[in-house]
Amino acid sequence: MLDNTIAAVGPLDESAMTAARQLQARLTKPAGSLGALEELSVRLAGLAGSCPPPVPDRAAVAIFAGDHGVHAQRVSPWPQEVTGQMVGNFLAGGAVVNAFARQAGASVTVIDVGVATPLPVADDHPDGSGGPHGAPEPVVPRLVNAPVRRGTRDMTVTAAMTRQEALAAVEVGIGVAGDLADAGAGILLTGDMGIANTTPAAALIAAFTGADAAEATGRGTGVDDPTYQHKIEVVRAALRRHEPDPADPLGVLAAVGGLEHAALAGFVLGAAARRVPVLLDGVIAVSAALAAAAFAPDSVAAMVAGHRSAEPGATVALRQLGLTPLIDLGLRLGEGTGALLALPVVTGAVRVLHEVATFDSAGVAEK
Ligand SMILES: Cc1cc2ncn([C@H]3O[C@H](COP(=O)(O)O)[C@@H](O)[C@H]3O)c2cc1C
Ligand SMILES: O=C(O)c1cccnc1
Repeated sequence: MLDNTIAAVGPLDESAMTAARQLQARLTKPAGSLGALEELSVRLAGLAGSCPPPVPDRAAVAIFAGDHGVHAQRVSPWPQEVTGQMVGNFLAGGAVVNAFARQAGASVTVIDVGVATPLPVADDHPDGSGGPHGAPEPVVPRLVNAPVRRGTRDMTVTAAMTRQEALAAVEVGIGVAGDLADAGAGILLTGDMGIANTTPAAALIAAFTGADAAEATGRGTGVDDPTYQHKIEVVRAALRRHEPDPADPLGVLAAVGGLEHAALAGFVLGAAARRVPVLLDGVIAVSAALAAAAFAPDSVAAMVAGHRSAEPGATVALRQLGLTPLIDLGLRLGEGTGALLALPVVTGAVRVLHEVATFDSAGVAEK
């Protein structure tokens, strides 16, 4: 499945991109006045192979949840049970990601790829008639049970996963992207939940970019100075132990990744293979995107960076991917929140190609 998906990832369609550039030049606005949105619209035309490309409607956020053996090294101030408890919160519609998904009209799918504790999924799961405060729920949050193992192993002691486990997690992500695309999603958004998951994200970013552990590591949920220094040493120790080879992305994911990182890498590849744009959230998403790019360099063409996470590693990863984030609000939450906030920017970029009049059609004089 992974090999077939990688083989299906192809380059942008140059003729659709040329058509989009020519159309942009005829629209009733000064050339270039929509800044980054213009090049984004051209790229999405190239991805779809048509001009204009379809408006990216029926947005779907997929929140991959997993736990981390490296949590035992005290790299996060939060107890591991919070991962499963937040999955319960996502399904009840009470998390920040749910509020933003309702605002954006996006569906929410939560995928358990390896939560360590039993999920507190309520019997009175909402029926779609309303969110927690009477807000409309466009689609009831859905749970997909696909645990590969109940949390990774501690990467400072041994590989976080076997190659088989990492591959299984990647294939869960590919499958979710395919299912959402089959259900009509015009754009896929990445989400994550996993206490301690900024530590493997930092290790992945260091492994794929060659950045020093200190550059790739951030404070995550907000660790204090001594814990931050310790977290950098934990990332450094894991890299020293495994010496992951960036040319072997499955090996890197297995050694120092997480189940949700591996699944997100597959999700990005699955979107790219289906030529559906994938809107990346924060540091966990971009660390997984580096793995996707290592598997299939052309997959970067399908990626849109939703925002610049406050985590320093996100900027290191975005630079390597050659992606400029759409918004920069100092967010450091994850869940898919930054991607959801950026969604109207992406939709707007495409809507322009569908709806804006040309100088000819509107009878507006040119300069
Ligand atoms: C209540 C709560 C909700 C969250 N939603 C996302 N995260 C984010 O924080 C975690 C990563 O940070 P670290 O590596 O420092 O543990 C991940 O679960 C991520 O999704 C949350 C964290 C907490 C505590
Ligand atoms: O950028 C993110 O996605 C992020 C940052 C801090 C904690 N959790 C997630």
